[in-house]
Amino acid sequence: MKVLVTGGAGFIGSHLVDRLMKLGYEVRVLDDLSAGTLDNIRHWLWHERFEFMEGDMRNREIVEKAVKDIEVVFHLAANPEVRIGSQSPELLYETNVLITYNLLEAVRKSGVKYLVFTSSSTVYGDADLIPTPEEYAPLEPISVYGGAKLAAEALISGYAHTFDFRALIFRLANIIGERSNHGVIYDFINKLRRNPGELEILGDGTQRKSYLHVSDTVEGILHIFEYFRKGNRAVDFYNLGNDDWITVKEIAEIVSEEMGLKPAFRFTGGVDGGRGWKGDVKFMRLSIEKAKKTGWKPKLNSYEAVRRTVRELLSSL
Ligand SMILES: O=c1ccn([C@@H]2O[C@H](COP(=O)(O)OP(=O)(O)O[C@H]3O[C@H](CO)[C@H](O)[C@H](O)[C@H]3O)[C@@H](O)[C@H]2O)c(=O)[nH]1
Repeated sequence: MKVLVTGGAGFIGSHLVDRLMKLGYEVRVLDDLSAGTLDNIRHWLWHERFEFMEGDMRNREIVEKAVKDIEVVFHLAANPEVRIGSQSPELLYETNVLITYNLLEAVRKSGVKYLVFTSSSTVYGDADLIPTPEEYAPLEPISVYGGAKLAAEALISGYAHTFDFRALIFRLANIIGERSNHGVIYDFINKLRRNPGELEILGDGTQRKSYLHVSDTVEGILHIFEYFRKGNRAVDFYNLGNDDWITVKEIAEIVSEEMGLKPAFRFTGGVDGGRGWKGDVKFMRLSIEKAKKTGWKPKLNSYEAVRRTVRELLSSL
């Protein structure tokens, strides 16, 4: 079976590629190398079952070429940054919504049977029900990023019901681990390397979220995909996260401890009641009961995933 992984040179994508290759699939990766790097997939480049296509999914022709002869598409290509600043709304729209539309147009004209999409917990916005289940409503994202993910989900659902393919949508908590090159742990390590005496923490440090290690994430995606294939739903949604959660201040403590440092913490105070930035969801923990009913469960809790990630990132420096 031939599968396409968009964003397969990226953080989560490359770990998914590792697993798919080990399972014996024929794997094609489409990546523009904007956030991902060839280093993440270098070990597969000359493998006979592996094919790399460098290309920007805003270009329809490239996407059409990429889905040729493909049975399953894992759509992970995305701009992962929630923080507006370096990312303009237009860029977020193009790299999350437009590329998904281009993919769907290519998929409906091809023989693709399954589309697996990595959406995000940010579609729930400031949910007043925690842990938040998949059926939580109304979905009211508070960031442009979350809005773009929700728009992509909606397009996928509409296309899958209209055209002849099935779609599986994952709403991911904060995914961390080796090869991640953005996010709170990565930022803290870099800030401490620049200044071991003081650590700037965005917001008030009480932001509390659920973190899932990338190894548990990839296992969840593939396990639930097999479960979904045996069923008959055209579209289904699964949260992937952890049963526990951890504050940004606790993450700062673990990073400092693992680096053997005792920095002074300087909180910026943040915006809108201690958020790191406008649109930062302050409290996020997803209900993972639906995923667990399929037989999957995380091996590492949020604290263990954070500690493991710090060690992995430090050893790769
Ligand atoms: O230098 C920093 C960086 C982050 N934070 C804080 O740490 C928390 C986590 O921030 P990250 O940047 O690690 O992650 P986000 O919650 O913004 O987003 C991540 O998780 C989301 C899903 O939950 C998305 O899918 C997204 O792509 C992914 O990056 C935030 O509350 C933020 O305010 C800091 O205090 N200092």
